[in-house]
Amino acid sequence: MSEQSPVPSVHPATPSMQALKRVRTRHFQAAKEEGAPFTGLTSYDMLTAQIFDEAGIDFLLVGDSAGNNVLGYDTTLPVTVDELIPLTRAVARAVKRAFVVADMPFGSYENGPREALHTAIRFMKETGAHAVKLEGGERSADQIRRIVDAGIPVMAHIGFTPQSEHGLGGHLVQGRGAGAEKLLADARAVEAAGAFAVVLEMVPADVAQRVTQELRIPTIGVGAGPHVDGQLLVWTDWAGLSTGRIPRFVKQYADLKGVLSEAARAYKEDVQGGQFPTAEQSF
Ligand SMILES: Nc1nc(=O)c2c([nH]1)NC[C@@H]1CN(c3ccc(C(=O)N[C@@H](CCC(=O)O)C(=O)O)cc3)CN21
Ligand SMILES: CC(C)C(=O)C(=O)O
Ligand SMILES: [Mg+2]
Repeated sequence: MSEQSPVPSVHPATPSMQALKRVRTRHFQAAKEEGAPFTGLTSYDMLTAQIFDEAGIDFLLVGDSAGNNVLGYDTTLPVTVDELIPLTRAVARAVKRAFVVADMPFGSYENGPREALHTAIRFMKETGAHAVKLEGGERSADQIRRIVDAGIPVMAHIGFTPQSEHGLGGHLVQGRGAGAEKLLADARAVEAAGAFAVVLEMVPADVAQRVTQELRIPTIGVGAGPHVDGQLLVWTDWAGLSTGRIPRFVKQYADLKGVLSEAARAYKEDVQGGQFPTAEQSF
């Protein structure tokens, strides 16, 4: 970690988020204003959280994508608050610098602002996360406002929202053609409701650019092209560990599936062939 300025000012300038001891909501805003893109990954456990934090990833989302990537469901729909809380706690405990966001699962906020605040308070009280995230633009604005009023930062999520995959008719790009106006209305609604940032998932690059220019708060792209303020990817997609269909917007930075499967085969061969354990691994 780089040295902090010896003379802290009242409104610390953030020439680079990298120099920060701890990332906070105002630093996302500052990064947007400076045109310095920030980076996020999902994380569901202590080991990856520690690795990503030390590598300087700015924020970690404990996504309900844990449903697919940890719990073995086909969608995020069955995921519960009780399932996400221990994972979120593990991630929050592991980080020193990264900002940790708890994803509110399907069925934990749609009933209204009261239910949404109840869920958000559970995550903040029981996990050590720094913010919550929920899906939906105009339809979730009242929920966002209530949570923000309680002093809890909210990351919004519009465009393709996986919890409404069936309502949207599949994993489809959102905001194409006439849909661009709806996307902009959703973006304006979450900003007005007090969200500190908004995730744009599977949105055409030109539409994401327009949203990014119009909004004061930072935009975070997941399959939204380069003209956004920050990027986010599901870590198992990014590291080549996911077993399902990998979306076209993902760039795979490692082949962990290959590495682990080769290691497993080598281990089995060694055991069968008497090459493990040897005297060196014995007492
Ligand atoms: N960020 C993210 N959101 C998801 O919903 C998601 C992931 N990642 N990764 C794991 C799975 C796999 N999912 C997906 C999502 C989209 C496509 C996909 O290929 N979509 C088309 C878009 C078609 C269109 O509307 O034009 C594509 O070409 O990317 C595949 C798998 C859903 N899951
Ligand atoms: C894909 C991101 C935005 C998400 O909501 C998740 O991983 O659950
Ligand atoms: Mg999610």
